[in-house]
Amino acid sequence: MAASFNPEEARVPRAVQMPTPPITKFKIGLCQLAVTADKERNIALARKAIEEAAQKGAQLVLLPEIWNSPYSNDSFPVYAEDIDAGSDSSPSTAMLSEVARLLKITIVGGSIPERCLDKLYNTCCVFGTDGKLKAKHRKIHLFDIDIPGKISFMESKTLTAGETPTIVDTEVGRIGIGICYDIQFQELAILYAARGAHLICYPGAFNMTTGPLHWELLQRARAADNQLYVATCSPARDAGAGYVAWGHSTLVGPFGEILATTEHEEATIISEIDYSQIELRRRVSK
Ligand SMILES: NC(=O)CC(=O)C(=O)O
Repeated sequence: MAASFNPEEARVPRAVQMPTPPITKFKIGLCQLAVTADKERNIALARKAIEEAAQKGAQLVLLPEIWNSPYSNDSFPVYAEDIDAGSDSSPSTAMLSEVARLLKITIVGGSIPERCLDKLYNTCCVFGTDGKLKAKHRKIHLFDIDIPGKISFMESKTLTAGETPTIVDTEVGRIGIGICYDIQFQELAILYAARGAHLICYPGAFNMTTGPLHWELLQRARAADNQLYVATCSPARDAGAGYVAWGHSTLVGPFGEILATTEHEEATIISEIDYSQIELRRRVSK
């Protein structure tokens, strides 16, 4: 006999205890940057984009995955910085820290290749309004893909996987961090929601094969499943690069709705986050 299914018994309450955010409404800036082989130029460009976003009212700025270096296994060891060894060893994060402090904004600093002892990681740093490093997330799920005739890329050739989820209390709420392929793993987003995240930020560089299929789908799924905000930020597309990024940085609301997005060129999106929408969505769908 088939087991009977009682949806009431199976129902798991989705609304979890969420801390009261320090701010309800604010603007986020997503800086879709044109990344080149010139690291100094990449840093200068990122700084300019952050400053412009702040000028337009952004209190939180998100950068792309691997914004200071080309996205390639040859480049990761060359562009990698020792983040823990201080500002002289990490010009990219020194810039982020300084600009966060001067502009009094929170920065989720995309990701850069990080060198730590004999290992390399794909790492996102979060800076508070005082310029202090609040959190460091090392990409947990490395991106190894081989679709014959389409795309082959093996991050695990050079990078080591991070081991821990990262959730951080900031001046603009509780934020969970994932990097690109981390978005494919719903359990990470569920964990962040269970720990009271208001927003999950995913710096990411999807590609011309998976981008059109999965980029928007996954962001909307993570947001709608967990009834929270999801923000993504990609490098701008460079058709001549070894790895061609999809672009389309996006902000998704807790109903799975796209609040702001862009095409593939260099651009900064400014959009409003309103955390009262989370409570509203959770109330109506309980
Ligand atoms: N680049 C990534 O980490 C992920 C990606 O492009 C994909 O999942 O597709």
